[in-house]
Amino acid sequence: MGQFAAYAVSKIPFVSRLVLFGREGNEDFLEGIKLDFIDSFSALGRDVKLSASTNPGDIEGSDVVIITSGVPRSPGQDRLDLAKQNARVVAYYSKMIAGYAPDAIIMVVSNPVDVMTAVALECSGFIPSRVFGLGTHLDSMRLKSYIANHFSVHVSEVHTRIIGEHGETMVPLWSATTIGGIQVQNLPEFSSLPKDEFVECVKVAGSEIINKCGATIYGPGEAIATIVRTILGNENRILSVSAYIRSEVNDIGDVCIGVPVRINRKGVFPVPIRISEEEVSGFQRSVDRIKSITSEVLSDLKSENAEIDKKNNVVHENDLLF
Ligand SMILES: NC(=O)C1=CN([C@@H]2O[C@H](COP(=O)(O)OP(=O)(O)OC[C@H]3O[C@@H](n4cnc5c(N)ncnc54)[C@H](O)[C@@H]3O)[C@@H](O)[C@H]2O)C=CC1
Ligand SMILES: O=C([O-])CC(=O)C(=O)O
Repeated sequence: MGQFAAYAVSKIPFVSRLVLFGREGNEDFLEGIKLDFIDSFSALGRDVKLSASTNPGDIEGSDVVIITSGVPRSPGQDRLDLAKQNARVVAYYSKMIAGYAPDAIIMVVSNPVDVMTAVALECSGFIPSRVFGLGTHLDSMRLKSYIANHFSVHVSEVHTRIIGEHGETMVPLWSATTIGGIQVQNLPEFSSLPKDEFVECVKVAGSEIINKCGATIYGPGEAIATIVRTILGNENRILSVSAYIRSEVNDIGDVCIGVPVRINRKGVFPVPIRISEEEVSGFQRSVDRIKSITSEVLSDLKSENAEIDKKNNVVHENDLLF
């Protein structure tokens, strides 16, 4: 998925420099991807300064760094099952980014993305507006396509939003869903819209694709590129990503979770909202679930690092990666 995401990002007109960064041992693989990208740029008439690297120094000066490293889930696994394993990877790279690209904005994709966003925030030491995760943006895009298909309208006529966990407890905001600018509840067809079925389909969309072809690639890749374009183009679009909220959703907060944010070159800024009672109770459930796993993961990371420090008096790359 990281490979396709990089390709989708490389096609954004604002992108003039791109570093394909990977871990040591992958030099040939990265160089091969780079050469293939260059062939395609020639065909497209694109002029992007491209490098393939395993040297952290090469990310210096980056505006945006996207973390896609980590294990994906296997059929039958929940995204949350990956938390402990991927936390170490995301922690390591977040510290690396803070050291080499201290002015960057970090986008986390690795799952479970809400928990990994909190890990990146903690380990980079960046301010919350400069660390976010792909969150429920992809889920919102999935729901949008089901609704557009149901009403036989172009996807651009549908605006909708899912907030909360990128996972089982996600919350659709029907109150924020419009078709051609008309609130969906005001359409006569609303009562027959298979809402629960749609939300169930969004929840299982990732696992269905993984079961059938091994990985989700094009959906997340394009979703990532949309967000990068929004940042670099300073577009101030409002998209649903995983961000740290203090109390922006009905006074609920102190967690990284999918919420509507305004996105521009400075980063992501949660939009304070008030949602219905039913939506609040769903969102609270999502927040409770993410908060409890986040605090477990962060406390494990802290004690592991303290152990490593005690043993070696220094943190080695391999201790954190494997
Ligand atoms: N938030 C979202 O909507 C989505 C999240 N994901 C997540 O992104 C992650 C990557 O997924 P895929 O690209 O499908 O997996 P993949 O297996 O194709 O790629 C994972 C990459 O991470 C690297 N990696 C694995 N362990 C590492 C370690 N210990 N240290 C450094 N690098 C390591 C691998 O070398 C590989 O390049 C997974 O956690 C997956 O669940 C994937 C799709 C969508
Ligand atoms: O389902 C997965 O594991 C990958 C992912 O997050 C998605 O495509 O939504």
